Amino acid sequence: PSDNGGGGGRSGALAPEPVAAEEVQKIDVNPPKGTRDFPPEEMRLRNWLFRNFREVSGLFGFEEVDFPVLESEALFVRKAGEEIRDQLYCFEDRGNRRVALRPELTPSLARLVIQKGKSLSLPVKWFAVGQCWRYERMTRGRRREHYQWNMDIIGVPEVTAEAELISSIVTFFKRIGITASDVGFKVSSRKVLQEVLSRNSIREELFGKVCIIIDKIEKIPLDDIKKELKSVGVSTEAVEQLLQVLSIKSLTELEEIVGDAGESVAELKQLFSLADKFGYSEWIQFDASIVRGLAYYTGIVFEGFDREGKLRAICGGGRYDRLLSTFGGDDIPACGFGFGDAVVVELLKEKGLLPELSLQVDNIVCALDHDLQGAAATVASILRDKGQSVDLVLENKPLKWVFKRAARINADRLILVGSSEWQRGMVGVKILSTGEQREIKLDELE
Ligand SMILES: Nc1ccc(Br)nc1
Repeated sequence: PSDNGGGGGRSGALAPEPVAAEEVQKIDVNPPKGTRDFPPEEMRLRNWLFRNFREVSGLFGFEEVDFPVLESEALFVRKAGEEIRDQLYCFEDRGNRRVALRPELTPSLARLVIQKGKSLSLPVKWFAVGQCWRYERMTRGRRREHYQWNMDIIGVPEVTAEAELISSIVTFFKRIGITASDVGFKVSSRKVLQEVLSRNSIREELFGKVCIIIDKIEKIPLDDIKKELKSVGVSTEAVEQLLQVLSIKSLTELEEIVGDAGESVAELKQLFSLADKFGYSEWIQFDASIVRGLAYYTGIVFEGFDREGKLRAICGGGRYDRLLSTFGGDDIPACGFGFGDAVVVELLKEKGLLPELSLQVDNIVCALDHDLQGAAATVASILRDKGQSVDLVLENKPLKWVFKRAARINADRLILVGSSEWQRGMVGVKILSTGEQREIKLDELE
């Protein structure tokens, strides 16, 4: 048939009907704003990072859990003025339900613990690695998703739980080559603030709000902090006392100011003593200004920081003894941390510690002519059944192309399936690192 005039460019053969122009809808091949693709190289780094998250969690006897990325909005509706609330990625679904892409994992974990109720034997030690979301005006050009590693201990009121969690993060850092000279943990307790508020007879329910305002102390002018504190009902006197305790530089000084009446000093002392026993004293320091930006923390709080001060907090966590009861669950003590997948990669880049990760296969298998493609498939299956990875050449390609691909995928061996060898039940094997080449019987291939 003659060229069907469809402009298909392939005259002679029966050219397929050209796609009508209106059917082609050129899409944006980039991911949505604030989100990332993970092409192979980035995915290898992510898998390496997550493998270390999981292996450390396993070293500490934690079990992995997961939850839907989509949760009821109610799980995150806290009225303490948190940024995480202001940036909630929430919407109404087709069933008119208010839902949200989770901004953090802790509320989901608390929900599952309550759901499981009495069937759980405490303490519960769970970890999760999950994608978390925020909806932020892109004016700041920041990401809208990241992956968080969380470890949580539910049912242990003792500071041993916080000490164990910090130990797990130190273990993780050491595994990826980060040392105490690169990173430290600032540790404090919200009970210090709580003691100041109760001494000034400020209502308990203001506690979360006050902490969220104070958490902004490095980000907005001090006068605005004072104004916001007063606007929620904190007296001038109490504001001054709060700001004073935030500037305390040591546990000794803290004890002098708050006395050992409150349990905050005792708990912090115990944490530092346990840190010594765990062997990570050089990693942690008391810093009264650490508050963290989540309303539900009630006690010890901590955050990992880079000692060069170039990066945002690497991770953070603390005790949240009231969260489960605010969800209608029993009054069960809990503590945990979140560790994002982005800042730690910036840190590794800074320190020249990014791991060399490349695709690697044991074998590339190639038929030397088209009618041996089936034989090549048989060889590939034999090797794969023995646990050997195989890149099977799926088309008739010149050897030059095969060698180029073998180098690109870092194949250890090239298995050539040729007609004469195949007749004799043999295949050609070339060790690509040495160039050594020999024939091997099919049933001796391993
Ligand atoms: N909470 C949250 C979620 C997503 C990103 Br990116 N950062 C923080």
